[in-house]
Amino acid sequence: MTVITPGIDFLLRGGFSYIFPSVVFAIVLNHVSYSNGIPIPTVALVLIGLFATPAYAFVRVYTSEWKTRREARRLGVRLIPRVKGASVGNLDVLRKLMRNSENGYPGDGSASFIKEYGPIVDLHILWDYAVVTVCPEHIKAMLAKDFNNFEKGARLSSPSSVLRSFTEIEYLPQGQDFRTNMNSVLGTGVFNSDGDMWKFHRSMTRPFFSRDRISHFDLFDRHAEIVVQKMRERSREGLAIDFQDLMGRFTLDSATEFLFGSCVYSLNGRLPYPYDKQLLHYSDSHPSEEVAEKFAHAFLEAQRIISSREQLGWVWPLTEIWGDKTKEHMKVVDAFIAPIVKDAVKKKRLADEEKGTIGVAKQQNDEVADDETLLDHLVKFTSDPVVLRDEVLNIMIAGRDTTAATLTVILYFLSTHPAVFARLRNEVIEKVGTSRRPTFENIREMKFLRAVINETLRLYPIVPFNVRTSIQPTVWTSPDPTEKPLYIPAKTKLSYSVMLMHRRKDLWGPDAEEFDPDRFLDARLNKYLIPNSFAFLPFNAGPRICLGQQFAYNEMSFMVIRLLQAFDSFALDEDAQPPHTKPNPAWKHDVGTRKGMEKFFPKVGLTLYAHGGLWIKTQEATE
Ligand code: HEM
Repeated sequence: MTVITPGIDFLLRGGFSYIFPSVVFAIVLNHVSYSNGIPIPTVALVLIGLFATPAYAFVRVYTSEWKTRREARRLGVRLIPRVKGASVGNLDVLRKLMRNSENGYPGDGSASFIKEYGPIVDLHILWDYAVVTVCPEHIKAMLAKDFNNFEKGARLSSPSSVLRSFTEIEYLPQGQDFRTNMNSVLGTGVFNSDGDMWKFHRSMTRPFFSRDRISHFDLFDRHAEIVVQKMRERSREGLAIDFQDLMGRFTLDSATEFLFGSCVYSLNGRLPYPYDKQLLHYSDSHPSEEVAEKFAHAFLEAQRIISSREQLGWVWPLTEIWGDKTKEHMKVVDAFIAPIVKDAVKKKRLADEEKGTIGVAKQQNDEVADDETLLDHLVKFTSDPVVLRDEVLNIMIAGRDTTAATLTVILYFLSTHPAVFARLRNEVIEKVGTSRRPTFENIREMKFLRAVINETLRLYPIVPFNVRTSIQPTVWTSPDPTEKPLYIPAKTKLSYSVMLMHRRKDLWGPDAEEFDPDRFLDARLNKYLIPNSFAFLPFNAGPRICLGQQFAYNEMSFMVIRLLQAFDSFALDEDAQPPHTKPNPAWKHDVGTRKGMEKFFPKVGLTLYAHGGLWIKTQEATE
């Protein structure tokens, strides 16, 4: 059993990375001085040792910068425009970004530099590249055209090349990357791997998502019915409901059922009340579902912790000096999943025995029966319990919050745009009626519904910021065709924001900040999106495009249809919102921007969410 916590590991490695070059330098100097008969005083040796590491780092940064400039000159290209901050190492830029991520409107930090320097900018924090781009052509290069030259995992969150040089060369706190932040929860799966490991996971999982399945509609229907019932109950009490919390439960129950066939029934727990009423959580759920309830709670907590690790960046281990905060929660998660995985493996073995295929090498089997869960599908490829557990958890993380948050923002827009609500409700009633269960064909035919979902994903793509790291040096086209192309050095961290790109007026028109689903239906579609499809990327693109895209459209469409059949109005209840989670009143001064219009506080953890929830009041339909 290991007793090294993430924090102690970080300190040991960090300390070692600082001390190692100093000690080596001091020993060599001491040896040389003695062999030449010129002894160096101990104080001088200590001082030299102390400054050896920063001096070494400085030389490394300086030479690497010099090489980069020389290479760019040789290729006849230029460096990415670099922010000139007011303080050393651009610490003021870092402070601005951190302040904004704590309390600001998402993206404002980078947006201010993009406005000043152009759609690709190097924030250059602590002498290290910190590139942000909002150019479709650059995002296309990373995700599709030059896919093999960019990876996800080597996400160096250390903002400093001083530290980075040691992380790579002295193989020290190498772990402060995306994978490490996630590892204690996700292990290794499709969402959290690169290279051959990613290919293995992707090819094993993809067939499961390759077609629409009736069984998924059965389960959406069961859970959607409980959602509607809970909303009716709350409406009859005359109180608001936190729609975000409700959708988190809806997607958790649906996901656990279709992933491993064992629903956690989080919708059966008691729902939170507005902030000035008593807040109750999960307390009076089905006693028979106790293990499942604990799982749901532990899983949400573990997710919350890895999301705060992402927010804290490379220093997160310092908040876990005394222990890995996810450990206890993951014990509960594993206690729930392990027997389910064991059962699935056993079921498969018995079936193989019956068919006489036991011991026959596992083969790629792309056939997926209609009622198969993801786990049933995966055991055809492997019986390794760790691979199986990691993969289902990866899909759960990738698929649950994203869909719940998008549904939340859809409802926000429907609550604040009555004309859109009325038109969408007409479409629902016309195509499906007031009570019938929607079919795949209905959903395919409902063009306005698809436009509402896409417009929501345009303004609030649930993964608003993402990152890749270059493997080899490369050259990107300049956003300004009159200027030279741009040089991208190897191992450069490249952030991209689809959210900021989705709001660019030159790509979407002068009304880019307005919520207007018609832009996906009228002449603007041909003018803006069709000629430039990489300008809209809520699900990413290329070989790593979201595996659950179709599933998500189906699940969200189904839920929205059921809601619009049951209710004929939604309204935000601003009084129910915890006061500290209301949008900052100063935002209103940004007239004509999304930020200035917003009546909820969007925040970004692993994915985007409504700070403090989305509290709405509903009115039951009378038809
Ligand atoms: C509105 C809903 C959703 C949105 C906006 C969304 C968005 C995304 C995005 C942007 C990525 C790329 C992440 C990256 O490479 O850095 C992604 C990947 C992924 N998504 Fe989704 N997603 C949604 C729903 C789902 C659902 C419902 C599932 C499964 C049930 C799912 C499964 C996955 C998986 C497995 C990946 C990893 C693919 C890979 O790396 O090869 N997603 N999603």
